[in-house]
Order: sequence, then structure tokens, then C-alpha cells
Amino acid sequence: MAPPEVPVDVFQATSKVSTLSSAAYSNRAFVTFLAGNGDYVKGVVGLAKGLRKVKSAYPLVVAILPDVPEEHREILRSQGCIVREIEPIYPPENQIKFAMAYYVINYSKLRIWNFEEYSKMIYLDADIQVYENIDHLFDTPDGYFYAVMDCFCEKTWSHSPQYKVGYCQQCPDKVSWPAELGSPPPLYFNAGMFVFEPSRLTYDSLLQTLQIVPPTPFAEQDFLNMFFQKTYKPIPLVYNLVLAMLWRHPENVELDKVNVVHYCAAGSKPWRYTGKEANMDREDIKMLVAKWWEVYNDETLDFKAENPADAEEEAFARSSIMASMPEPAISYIPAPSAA
Ligand SMILES: O=c1ccn([C@@H]2O[C@H](COP(=O)(O)OP(=O)(O)O)[C@@H](O)[C@H]2O)c(=O)[nH]1
Ligand SMILES: OC[C@H]1O[C@H](O[C@@H]2[C@@H](O)[C@H](O)[C@@H](O)[C@H](O)[C@@H]2O)[C@H](O)[C@@H](O)[C@H]1O
Ligand SMILES: [Mn+2]
Repeated sequence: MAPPEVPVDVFQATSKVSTLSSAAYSNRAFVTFLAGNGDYVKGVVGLAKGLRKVKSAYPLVVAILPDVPEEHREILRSQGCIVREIEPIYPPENQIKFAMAYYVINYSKLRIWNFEEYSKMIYLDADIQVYENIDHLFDTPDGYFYAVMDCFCEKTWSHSPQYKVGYCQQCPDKVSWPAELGSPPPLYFNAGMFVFEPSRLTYDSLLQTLQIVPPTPFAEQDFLNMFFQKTYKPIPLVYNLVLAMLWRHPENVELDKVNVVHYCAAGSKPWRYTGKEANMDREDIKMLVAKWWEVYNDETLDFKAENPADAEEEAFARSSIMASMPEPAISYIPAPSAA
């Protein structure tokens, strides 16, 4: 059964003109998640500058846990981010061994469904970079959960039946799903990037459901896949290149068409890249890491508020002015002045 496709017109928008829907007063923003006092803050700064470089019309909200130090919060405000503190969310008591021990903090991502001042948001992990404008994804029809399909071939999946039989949804005909295991697993998305609509109703249901669902190795990613199974719509790989695809399914990747890169393979986080882990000495990986640093180090992309003290107010005002403006049918909305 072919995966449910999204109307193709959404993906034909050019990166120059954002075809804003006629729905009045829709408020839109990108949102990422930051926890701890470590170096992921560099990922968020890179993301804020990357979105400015592609002239996105929307602000970046950063949902931060209380353990993010004030100095990091200041850095994010000075880059024009809207910083929102959230309370952590822990899964129910469990003995599970998460694929990565720190995944336990990722459940806190679920707080973003409570950001009801926004009608539509695009979530991006802090280890993601946007290299082409993707504002048109805000025009996808409401009522669905849009994300890119993941890959099951990395060792991080060795706990799963898919890995054991060598099945991957990226190449379902290569090793077909054994009939004795019943029907193949439902389409499964990578939770590093998704398009969603904040809603108190969904938020309450997520939190109630979380308390009765036993945690699993991929933590909130598994949970979101289960929760949104009925409304999940796969979107093209160009919107979230999970790096492992480069060596697991190169036939599915056209690198020059990729809009969004997800630095999630082990050893690929640009801000701590050493090139020593498996596959990290590949030319394409070295090029993508250098590309990330190029944006991160580009001072012309730093946020320049008219009055630096008002950086966050300006970012917030920009998003609320956006909300109050009657949406023009077609418009080119210059990005916030980066210069
Ligand atoms: O110490 C951490 C670990 C994770 N994260 C956030 O949680 C997301 C998911 O973790 P990660 O991207 O490392 O998971 P992966 O995509 O590599 O599996 C990150 O992108 C960050 O936004 C964070 O802020 N601090
Ligand atoms: O907490 C679970 C995390 O699970 C996901 O990362 C994984 C997953 O994609 C595997 O399929 C890959 O093999 C692996 O490399 C990668 O790290 C999300 O990117 C991240 O945001 C977060 O939800
Ligand atoms: Mn990630």
C-alpha cells in the first residue's frame, strides 16, 4: 500500500515567494528544544542563523528546560530567538534501556503542543540545519502530522524486529517483511523534524496517554509514532536527511536537492565533530559539517535588533504582527534584518 501522499502543490512553492494561506490571523513559527548546559546551544544558534540565511518569514521559538543557563538564554535572545521555558516531562517509572541514555529528556519536547498562540509550527531538532527555505510547509493541509520516514539499518535499531530480519521501510522490496511476522510495521517517522498544530486537546491527550504507555528504546520518537499513526503523512526525504541514508540508502538521496540536514548519525554533531567515528571520514559528511560551520561562523547572519535590548520583544512583536496582519494571498515577506 503506497504511503498516503501530501498534495504535491505544497512542494512546488518556490523558495522565493511564500504562498501564505488566506486563513486570517494564522500564527506560525519554527520551534526547537534545548536541554542542559552543554554545547547543543551551538546547534540552536546555527539553526537560527540558517533560517535567517534562507529568508524564512517566521521566528524560531526555543523550548528550554530549566537547566539551560541564563548565559545561553541571552545568547539565544541576542540571535532573535523567542525563548520559552518549559517544565520537564518524564516517562512513567520504567526499566527500559533507551537507545541513548539521554533520550529520557526528549519526552519534554511534548510541551510544544501547548504553545497554542501558534496555529502551525515546524519542529526542528537543534542538530538540524535548514539550507533551503521550507516556509511552504506551513501551507500543508491541517489535521495531519507531517514528517520524513526514518531508516532502521543503523545499529541503534539492533533491538528491533526490523533490524533482526534486515527489513527497512526505505527499501521494502529488498528484504520483504516475513509473512509469519504478520503485517509489516506501520510507516515510521524520524522525530527530528515535523509539521504540527499546537492544541490543548492534543497536548492533554499526549500527556495522559504517555502515563499508560510503557517507554521504548526511541523514547518520545516511538511514542509520537504510536500516537499519530492514523494522521501521519510522509513528506519527501529532502525535508529531513537522516545522515545514515547516505550510506544505507544512497539510491534514495539526491544530495543537491536536500533542503534540511539532520546531523543525527553518531559522531556527526558539527560542534563536536572529530571525524573518527564510522562513516565520519566520508567526503559528503565532511562537506556537510563544513557547510554547517560556514553558517554558524557567518557574522552577517547574526541577528541585528534595532535596539539590542529589545531583541526578544522584537522577535515576539514580529510574530504577533504576523498574526494580526490579514494574510496576503501571495507575498514576499523579507526575513528579519540579519544585516
Ligand atoms: O543534551 C541534550 C540532548 C538533546 N537535546 C535536544 O534534543 C534533541 C534530540 O536529541 P538528538 O538530536 O541528540 O537525538 P538524535 O536526533 O541524534 O537521535 C536535540 O536535537 C536537542 O534539540 C538538547 O538540547 N540537549
Ligand atoms: O529521542 C529519540 C531520538 O530519535 C531520533 O534519532 C535517532 C533515530 O532517528 C534513529 O533512527 C537513528 O538511527 C539515530 O541515528 C537517530 O539518532 C530523532 O532524530 C531524535 O530527535 C529523537 O527523537
Ligand atoms: Mn537530532
